[in-house]
Amino acid sequence: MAVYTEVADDEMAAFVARYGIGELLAAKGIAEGVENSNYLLHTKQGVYILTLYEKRVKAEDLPFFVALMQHLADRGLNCPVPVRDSRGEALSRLAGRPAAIVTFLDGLSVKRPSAVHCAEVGRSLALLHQAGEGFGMERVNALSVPGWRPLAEQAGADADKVSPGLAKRVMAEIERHERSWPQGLPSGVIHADLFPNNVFFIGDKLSGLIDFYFACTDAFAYDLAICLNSWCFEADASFNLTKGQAMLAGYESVRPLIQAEVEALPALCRGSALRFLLTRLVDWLNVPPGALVKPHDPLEYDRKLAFHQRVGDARDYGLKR
Ligand SMILES: Nc1ncnc2c1ncn2[C@@H]1O[C@H](COP(=O)(O)OP(=O)(O)OP(=O)(O)O)[C@@H](O)[C@H]1O
Ligand SMILES: N[C@@H](CCO)C(=O)O
Repeated sequence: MAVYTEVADDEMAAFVARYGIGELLAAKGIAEGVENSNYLLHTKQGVYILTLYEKRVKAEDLPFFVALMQHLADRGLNCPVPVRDSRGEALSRLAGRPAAIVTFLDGLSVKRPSAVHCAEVGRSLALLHQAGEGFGMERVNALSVPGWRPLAEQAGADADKVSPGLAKRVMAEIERHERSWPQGLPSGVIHADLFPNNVFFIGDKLSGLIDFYFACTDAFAYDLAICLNSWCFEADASFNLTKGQAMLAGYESVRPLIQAEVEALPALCRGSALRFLLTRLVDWLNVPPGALVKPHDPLEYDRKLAFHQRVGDARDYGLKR
């Protein structure tokens, strides 16, 4: 359960009272998630989410995330909207952490996505990329190529305790991407973590997107690569071509890829598998004592990486050209 920071009841009630959302009736820690502490708030007026931002979120990035959610919501994307307190501020502090309250979205995330879900995600990802146009702020992707070597160094030789030879494998991948990472692709606001747990559905229809705390300015096709990794593999690490086709077709129904993006897709998929392997590896080796959190398996992404290493071109992901 991802609650790193506990909040005393009276402190929580006093905090919520500042937002004009009605008296607090109940606050429950949310089991899902690994990054931040999340509470479900029931007030006399409705249901909200309170997030306390933990280690990986830098306080100076919070104005970007808050303004982005507002920008996307204003353009019709169904994402959480930050709630402002009586002074008009969306960002505050609680129990020693930066904190914000956002609106609650209806819907359920899917554990085993189908091709229909993948098509919906592809389409919504392209809509997100379009809705981000005109957003006035920028944020460098701290978890792109320059961020990978420091993560590998943080894991160090302990990586081999997770899987023999992993430290060397990871370093070879990093060196490859440092030499030849695709440049100059169409860029803008990307979500950068649109995994199944961050997408809600009502029936087969996508109903909302959450968790914008890795959002940044980067190549749109990199965001698509992250989704191909997180939605289109089966539990045995085989890539499901039908799901890949559905996701790519869904994306291109809104925003067709240019040739440079098609050519870059294998490298972007390979790099994004490495990015999640690295962050998971560091988290796996550094679970905070007493934290109620189950870290994600880094080796899931080692297996996905092995698939990308064998890929020829974007047709291997289901692109029909
Ligand atoms: N706006 C929202 N509406 C409804 N539920 C939400 C909302 N925000 C968060 N949740 C719930 O809280 C859970 C954790 O949220 P979130 O994914 O943002 O946490 P996190 O720690 O950043 O997780 P992650 O591991 O995906 O980075 C979600 O899976 C969802 O159940
Ligand atoms: N989506 C990430 C966790 C959030 O950073 C993962 O599954 O590794």
